[in-house]
Amino acid sequence: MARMPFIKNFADEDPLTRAMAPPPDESQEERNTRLRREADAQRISDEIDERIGQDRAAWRRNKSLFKLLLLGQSESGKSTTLKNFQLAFARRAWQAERASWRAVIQLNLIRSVNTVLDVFTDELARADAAARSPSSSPPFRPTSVADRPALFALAQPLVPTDSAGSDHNHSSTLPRPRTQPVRRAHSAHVVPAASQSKQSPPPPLPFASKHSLLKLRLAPLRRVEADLTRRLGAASVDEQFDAPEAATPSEIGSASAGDSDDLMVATPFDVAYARARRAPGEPFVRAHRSWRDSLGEHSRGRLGRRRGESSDREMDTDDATEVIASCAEAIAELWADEVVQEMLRRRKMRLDHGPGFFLNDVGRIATRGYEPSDDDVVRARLRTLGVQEHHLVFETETGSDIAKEWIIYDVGGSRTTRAAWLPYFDDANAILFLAPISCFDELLTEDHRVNRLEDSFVLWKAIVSSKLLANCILILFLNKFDLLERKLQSGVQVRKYLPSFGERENAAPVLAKYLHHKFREQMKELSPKPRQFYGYLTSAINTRATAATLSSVRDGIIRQHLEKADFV
Ligand SMILES: Nc1nc2c(ncn2[C@@H]2O[C@H](COP(=O)(O)OP(=O)(O)OP(=O)(O)O)[C@@H](O)[C@H]2O)c(=O)[nH]1
Ligand SMILES: [Mg+2]
Repeated sequence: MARMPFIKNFADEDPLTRAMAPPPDESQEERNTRLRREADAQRISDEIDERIGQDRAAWRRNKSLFKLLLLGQSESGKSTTLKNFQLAFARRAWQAERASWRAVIQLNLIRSVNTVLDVFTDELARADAAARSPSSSPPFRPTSVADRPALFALAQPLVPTDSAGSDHNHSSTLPRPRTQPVRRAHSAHVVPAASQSKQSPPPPLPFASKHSLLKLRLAPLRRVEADLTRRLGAASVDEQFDAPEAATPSEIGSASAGDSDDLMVATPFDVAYARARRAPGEPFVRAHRSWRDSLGEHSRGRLGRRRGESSDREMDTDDATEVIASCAEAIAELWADEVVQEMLRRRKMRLDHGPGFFLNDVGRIATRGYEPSDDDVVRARLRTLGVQEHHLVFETETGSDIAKEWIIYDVGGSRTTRAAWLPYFDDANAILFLAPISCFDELLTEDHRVNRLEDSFVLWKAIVSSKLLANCILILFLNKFDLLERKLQSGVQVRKYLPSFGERENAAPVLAKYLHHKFREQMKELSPKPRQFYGYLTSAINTRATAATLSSVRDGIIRQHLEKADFV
């Protein structure tokens, strides 16, 4: 092996050079290895530099991109509006994502089936007990039903006060002022049988053996529900009031876990509130893992497991589809059954008014080759955890630079996740606020003491009065107009829940106009600077109408943004 000559020069005096110099007796082979190692190290270092450069460029680009924040309480329709944005302006990206919604829609469908089965089981138990001891029918205890995620919690009507029927004392307040006694919510979407009527009880429901058989045929869906829930993660489980989920630090920014009571305020993103609670230097987490990550991780976990390793093996997506498809007929029979429908009517359960309702589409969805349609994805329900950042690259040319790419932030709207909103206020250019107007008679899922309309209104007031958002363009969507129409047509009286509505006609357009006026007045009164009011009446599941609204919203935003830029 030839030895390289070792040449000593004055650089040998420098300790750094000495430390980095090759060994004096380095062989040719050792030299080659060293040079290869150094080249590898250089390549890695260059890659890191390039990545840092790209990150910096992305950060600079993001900083100059237009940022839209979707705000509003949980189930107000923020994610649905985001889907409408993607559907209207970024169809290719939308189509690429559509298939991943299949598991969510399947879970939504199965939840409805299992909810019906829970009520059914409860009814059978009651009928059994009544048959054994006809004189003392047991009190209604919908334990298993109450444990299920709520579709919506119903508020008790307000007891009319002296001012009921007159609007005079309620010019700026919407539902119940906070000082009024707390109204009890009924569990989930169920009205206790005992409270439904003071008249003689209706005849018992004529259940037959075919109903018990149906229950048996549908039993495998329990496991599918548990498995899909596990696979989709926390986003697929609604918060419960009775056992509020302790928010984790990654979900709610700086707030610590276990402080859920403290977080049960409408506006924990308030600057003063956040400052008081936030330890110096403690960072907010700016984004939460998406449910798609857990879906991917889960399948990786499954693939990593050895075949037959556990008898309690989790189902894969195809197993779940197979079970659902094999239950399709039984699901359709259950939903079409007259007795079951009467049972739901007696319990005042309006499953079809709740989110993620797919029982009318069983024939299409409970099949082996099911592919979600655009409408299915828009109607699917999965709650947002934390704050999700979405890049919307407009596929249609609009002629304006700011309308090429936007960042849209979709936030979790429940009270326990609102603390995470604040860091996004700094550089938001526009806020689209969603207020569902069909929910004047409902209570928050996460806090059954609070009327949903009241919560929306309190949130709106905090947003419009925020100094941090004083330069932000504000747009209001009075959403779920379709549900409002259906609700009022079914006979629900607005003034029972909203005395300030007075003797106005009990019609959806009248209530919409009334609320539009209230929201606008609050903005005029509370905005730190005068700003224009943009209020729209929307039904976000109507994609065609929403696309038209979003086009005009986008044009309005661009115009206002450019005007502001000119002004500055
Ligand atoms: N009928 C009807 N349903 C709607 C409308 N807007 C949204 N929904 C449904 O309501 C459910 C909840 O909507 P989301 O968009 O998930 O609500 P969100 O505001 O993102 O809720 P969080 O993520 O919990 O904050 C979904 O199943 C939607 O399909 C509407 O205008 N009409
Ligand atoms: Mg959402």
